[in-house]
Amino acid sequence: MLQAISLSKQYQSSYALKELNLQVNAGEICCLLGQNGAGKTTTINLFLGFMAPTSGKALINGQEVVPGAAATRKHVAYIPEVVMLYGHLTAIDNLDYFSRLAGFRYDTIRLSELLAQCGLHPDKHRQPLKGFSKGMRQKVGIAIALAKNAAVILMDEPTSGLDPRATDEFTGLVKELGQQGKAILMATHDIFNAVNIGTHIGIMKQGQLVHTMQAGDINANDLQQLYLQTI
Ligand SMILES: Nc1ncnc2c1ncn2[C@@H]1O[C@H](COP(=O)(O)OP(=O)(O)OP(=O)(O)O)[C@@H](O)[C@H]1O
Repeated sequence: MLQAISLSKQYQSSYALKELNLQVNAGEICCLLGQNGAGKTTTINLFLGFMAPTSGKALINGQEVVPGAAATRKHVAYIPEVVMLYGHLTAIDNLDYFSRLAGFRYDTIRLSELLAQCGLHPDKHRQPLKGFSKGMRQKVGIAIALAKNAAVILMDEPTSGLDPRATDEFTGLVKELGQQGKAILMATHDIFNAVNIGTHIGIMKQGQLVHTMQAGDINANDLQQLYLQTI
């Protein structure tokens, strides 16, 4: 579970994030929408412990996130816009390397199973990543999140630049992760995807969360109208 309590981040006189109160429970997928500079990445970075808040708290499974401390990081998997992997290593070797970094060791059969579960064709498992498309890299990124067995998954614009088919495959995987009980927070600019994938949706503006709703309560057209009226 992921919780922000009056979470704020201030730079000089301006707030990147102001008094954020948010909770994402196990099995929930919360999609954060908002213009460039609205505070989405700041929110994610605070949960990752990449920076310290000016005030308030970011909690993961009830534990406060402290930058540099490993206590909460082990419960978190992060899928950025571009998953950073080693291009000269194969998909299996990348997965093995990052799983070991997180303290997990799997045999080759299990690593291959995890990649297949994330939709990566077996022909690709032993190929170096430098020849992979963005969608294929995202699949390896999700496999790493699965291997780490993290309770919380943070994603920052993970579908930007993916074609519709790759986006659809990615969406299916993320929904499955939600059904498995992960708590997922995703920053996105894709309104249609937010309605499709999210259980909850938030709209941010100038560092504040100004609307929250259950995804089932709104369709993509109405959400787009609300978004345009808000920003
Ligand atoms: N190191 C920094 N120093 C000063 N201001 C910063 C710094 N980092 C971020 N900001 C400001 O904080 C605000 C929120 O930025 P953030 O990256 O969280 O927005 P975002 O919603 O993720 O935007 P995008 O959709 O473009 O990724 C912006 O106004 C940004 O300029």
